[in-house]
Amino acid sequence: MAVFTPVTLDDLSQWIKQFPLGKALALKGIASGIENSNFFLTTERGEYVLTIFENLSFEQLPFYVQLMRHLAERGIPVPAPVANDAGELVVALHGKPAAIVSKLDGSSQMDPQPVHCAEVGTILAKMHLAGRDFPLQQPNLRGLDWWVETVPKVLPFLDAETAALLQSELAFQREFAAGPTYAELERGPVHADLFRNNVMFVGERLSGCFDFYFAGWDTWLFDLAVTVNDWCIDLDTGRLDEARVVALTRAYHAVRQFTAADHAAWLPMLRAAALRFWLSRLYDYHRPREAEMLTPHDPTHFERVLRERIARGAPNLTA
Ligand SMILES: Nc1ncnc2c1ncn2[C@@H]1O[C@H](COP(=O)(O)OP(=O)(O)O)[C@@H](O)[C@H]1O
Ligand SMILES: N[C@@H](CCOP(=O)(O)O)C(=O)O
Repeated sequence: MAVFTPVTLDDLSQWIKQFPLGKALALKGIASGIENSNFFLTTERGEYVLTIFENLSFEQLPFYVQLMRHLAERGIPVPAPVANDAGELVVALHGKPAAIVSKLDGSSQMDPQPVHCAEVGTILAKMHLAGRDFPLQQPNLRGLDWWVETVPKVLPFLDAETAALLQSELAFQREFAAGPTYAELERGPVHADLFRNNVMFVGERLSGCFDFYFAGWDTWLFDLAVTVNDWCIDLDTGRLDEARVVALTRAYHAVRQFTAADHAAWLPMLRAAALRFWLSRLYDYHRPREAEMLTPHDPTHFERVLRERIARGAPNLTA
């Protein structure tokens, strides 16, 4: 992540006392990511990640941190939030909400092979099932309502042909979301941003997934589509790689079987997932926020992905 809110070790010397972590020994801003301010934090008790939330409010945050705790308690390898002496998981730092979570082992696999995709498919399905009894509800804040609100804000920056594509895809998604197939899809708390850079591997074994701050209540299939659109494509063309799609979706299906509605909605959801990230990248690109170390993501990548899905479709869910 970029650093929007700078923090020094000095700033932490008093603040850290409310956590059972001893003294803060080292703090290092993390350059990757685009949403929050993140730091690797070394304390007398070990290695952690400190996040200052730039957009999410104190009211919205319990959903994310409680979801991480819920999943961790059910054996899903996700960062565990650390509570302060009052039992709070989110506390103010420089006037903004902040949390400390455990640091995961491993590193990102940015050149995934079918074996890695299978690991991701398995963990995603397990996460969906483990979320079934999660008691809190919060919508996906980057879902259809946000698309409807945001498309007009980016249209002035686009040429006529690109603007027409954005508008027609939004119209297609609104119609699909109002129909019977979409209504039948199973739903629950989903990660909604399980990209390569949000999963850790030690060798070929998945050691954890993180960055739950786009999570929300949505269809499980949308979450799968977001994941496939990143893990199973050629990054230059946006084209799906069948071997990786099959590995990921088969592994998912082995844990949570696809329904008839899933099969029918697969291509529309791949398109929805492409639209979601095209739009957020357009918005971030044309309306950037002030930040140190911020590298905006390229919106044209997901425009290509969307054009690919429309033109070429996708392999069936379980080939
Ligand atoms: N719990 C964690 N354990 C290990 N590394 C982490 C953890 N959380 C974040 N990171 C590191 O910080 C980077 C940025 O975090 P991320 O959550 O993607 O930022 P953002 O909130 O901006 O999306 C990640 O790419 C990863 O290297
Ligand atoms: N994955 C999204 C945006 C969020 O970035 P992250 O670094 O927080 O995962 C994208 O690629 O646009």
